[in-house]
Amino acid sequence: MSERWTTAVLDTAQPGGWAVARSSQGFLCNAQGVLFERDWLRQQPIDVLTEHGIGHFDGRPVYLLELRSPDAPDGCHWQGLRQFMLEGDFQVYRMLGYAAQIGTWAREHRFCGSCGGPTLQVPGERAMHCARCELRSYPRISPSMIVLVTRGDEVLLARSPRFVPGVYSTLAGFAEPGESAEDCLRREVMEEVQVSVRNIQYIGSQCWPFPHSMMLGFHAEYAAGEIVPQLDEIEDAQWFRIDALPALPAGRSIARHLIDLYVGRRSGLPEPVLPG
Ligand SMILES: NC(=O)C1=CN([C@@H]2O[C@H](COP(=O)(O)OP(=O)(O)OC[C@H]3O[C@@H](n4cnc5c(N)ncnc54)[C@H](O)[C@@H]3O)[C@@H](O)[C@H]2O)C=CC1
Ligand SMILES: [Mg+2]
Ligand SMILES: [Zn+2]
Repeated sequence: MSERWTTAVLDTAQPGGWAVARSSQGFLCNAQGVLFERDWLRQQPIDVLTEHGIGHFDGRPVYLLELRSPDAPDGCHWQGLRQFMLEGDFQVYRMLGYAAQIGTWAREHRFCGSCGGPTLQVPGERAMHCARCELRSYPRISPSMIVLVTRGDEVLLARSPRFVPGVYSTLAGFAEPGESAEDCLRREVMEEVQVSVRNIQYIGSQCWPFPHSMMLGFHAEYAAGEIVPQLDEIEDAQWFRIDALPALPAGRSIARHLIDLYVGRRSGLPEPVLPG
């Protein structure tokens, strides 16, 4: 099956194609959706900070217009990336997730981090270049570890104060310089709940464009320790039996996949497939 969405570095000097527009309020939408005729959109009263050619949707070029202000043309409104993750066409979400990461990176790399000079797009490559000191800056990706800790028919789930009320999820955290994914996993589990784990098994990965995480997903078995939730970070953490689970994260998240996969395996149900 051919992919509906593929990334590419396109020349913004070329006319035509589709455009998606992003502001601090999310992506511009109208009744037809999120893809606009680019030549039309560029004539609207919108304030473009930067433009990048990002790929092809159904074979047609797509450009990102990263806007300075969230003034929307008549008949248009804004929709946040999370809403696209939660519902609707997954290929559209993939495209917008990529657009969001490129937009965030382009916005944050208009000036060189080394010498402070202005940067320009490198033709044919996803990079910003400083003519003054030759530094190249590439899109930022933050490796993050996520793990379902299990103990027979029980799973360890926790709540951050930032979660929707009632929802419990797997433990997660950003990798630090100098650690492997497994080191990070052991450190995060120890920091967040003071439990040690064994038999770490890699399950799969997922791009998580909020704003630029690459989630590395694992299962791990409980080894030792009583749950002690980390102050401020973890509001509550508990062992839940797989037949008495709380409200869980969104269906398309790797957190949910790790839980559904374990429950499926323990219960002899068909194994779910990680959306990706
Ligand atoms: N797709 C999924 O199913 C899930 C994704 N996530 C994502 O995993 C990532 C990590 O999870 P958290 O528990 O929030 O991380 P965490 O446990 O490391 O704590 C977050 C803290 O890390 C620091 N931080 C922020 N950005 C960082 C970076 N790029 N590198 C190093 N430290 C940074 C900040 O102090 C922040 O308050 C987040 O992006 C989160 O959205 C988390 C759970 C589920
Ligand atoms: Mg965490
Ligand atoms: Zn420079």
